Amino acid sequence: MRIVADENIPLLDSFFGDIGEIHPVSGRTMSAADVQNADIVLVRSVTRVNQSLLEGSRVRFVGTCTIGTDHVDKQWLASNGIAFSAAPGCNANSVVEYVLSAISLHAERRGVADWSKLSVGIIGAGNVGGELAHKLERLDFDVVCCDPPRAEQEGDNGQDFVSLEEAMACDVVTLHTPLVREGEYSTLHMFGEHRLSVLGEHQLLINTSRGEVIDNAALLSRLDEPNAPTVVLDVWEHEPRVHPGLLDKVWLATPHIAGYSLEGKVQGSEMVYQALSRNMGLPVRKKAGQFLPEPALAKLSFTSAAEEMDSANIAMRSCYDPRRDDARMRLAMSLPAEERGTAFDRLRRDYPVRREFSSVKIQLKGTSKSMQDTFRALGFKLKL
Ligand SMILES: NC(=O)c1ccc[n+]([C@@H]2O[C@H](COP(=O)([O-])OP(=O)(O)OC[C@H]3O[C@@H](n4cnc5c(N)ncnc54)[C@H](O)[C@@H]3O)[C@@H](O)[C@H]2O)c1
Ligand SMILES: O=C(O)[C@H](O)[C@H](O)COP(=O)(O)O
Repeated sequence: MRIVADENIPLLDSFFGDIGEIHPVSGRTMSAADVQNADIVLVRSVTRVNQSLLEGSRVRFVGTCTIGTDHVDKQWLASNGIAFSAAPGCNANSVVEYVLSAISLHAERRGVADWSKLSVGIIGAGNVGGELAHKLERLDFDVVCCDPPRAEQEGDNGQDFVSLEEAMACDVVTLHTPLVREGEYSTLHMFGEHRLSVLGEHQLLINTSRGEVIDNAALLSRLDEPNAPTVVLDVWEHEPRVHPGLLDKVWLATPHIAGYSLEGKVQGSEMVYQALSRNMGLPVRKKAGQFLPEPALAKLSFTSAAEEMDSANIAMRSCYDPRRDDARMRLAMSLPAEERGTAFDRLRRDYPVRREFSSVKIQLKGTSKSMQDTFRALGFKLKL
């Protein structure tokens, strides 16, 4: 069995080594010649998987170790009898932690003492948006979700969804839709000139979905106007190229790493390993947990003198501080224009190990019940 795989898929040998002979290649440049004699192709989001890549090959299974599938022509795969699997939800919690960290930094920067006073509008309430809503509600935020496909499917039996306009009136507007290029629920340039003009100075717009959900040229113009919103971008139209000038105008800029916790990446490999094993009638023996190393930061301790929000901020930022990714991104993007695309990919390839909040035990001595609830809601493990 010949497996051609993006070299950036973590634990390729550990998960797939028993199934076939692995040929790692660059995901960004994976070509028809690379996969010509492959039986299995494993990718992440940077490889376009379509007729031009696969026609004439003997590939029978394609797996993407990612949540997003907009890089895959699923219809063509299905009509050519090629099995396909993605990794839904694999890095959802990582994205949620990115968004929570960004909101906490924004609150601090704006002098909002209690971050839960900020209302949050979630656009797209699937694995990421749904988990974000759940955590924010536990943290006492006012949260609304806009998800027309779910609203239509679930009708009166589902949760309460709001209109896009209502979600866009919140203090924080955060995008969690897939990139859908056509149809009733298309999200391509969902945030164009008109919708961007509605967002005001006091608002925070976060995009961790796909770059193309926001018209980047329209965003650049909007950010040149007075009363522009504050913007956090993890994803960019035309990655790995970043719109010149846009980087300077957004508050936090990161190189598509919101889902890059170690747990998220390893779970992506695990889910595709499980799907491939089932597809081939093989037993599923390996688990992501067995490959996760001890975290560098295992424990934090707070006493009764600790303030609730300060402690939560310290804990969150000890695990993950998006400002570090922002600083690395700005440094890399200060290279000459022709080197920036490679630099963007290098930041992602060499991404430092980032562990999720659940990898840290929080010891609380003599602290309030409300403080314990906050840490639990954020996903930390408590040691009382
Ligand atoms: N930046 C990152 O590192 C990163 C990581 C993971 C996922 N993502 C992106 O985030 C997207 C969402 O992830 P997910 O796991 O929540 O996916 P999901 O499929 O579980 O949920 C997406 C939700 O969006 C809704 N939706 C679709 N069209 C919509 C529209 N026009 N308006 C509002 N809602 C709409 C769907 O009904 C669904 O409930 C992925 O498709 C991927 O592109 C990015
Ligand atoms: O869709 C996803 O899962 C994420 O966008 C994922 O983190 C993308 O990472 P990549 O495949 O580009 O390494």
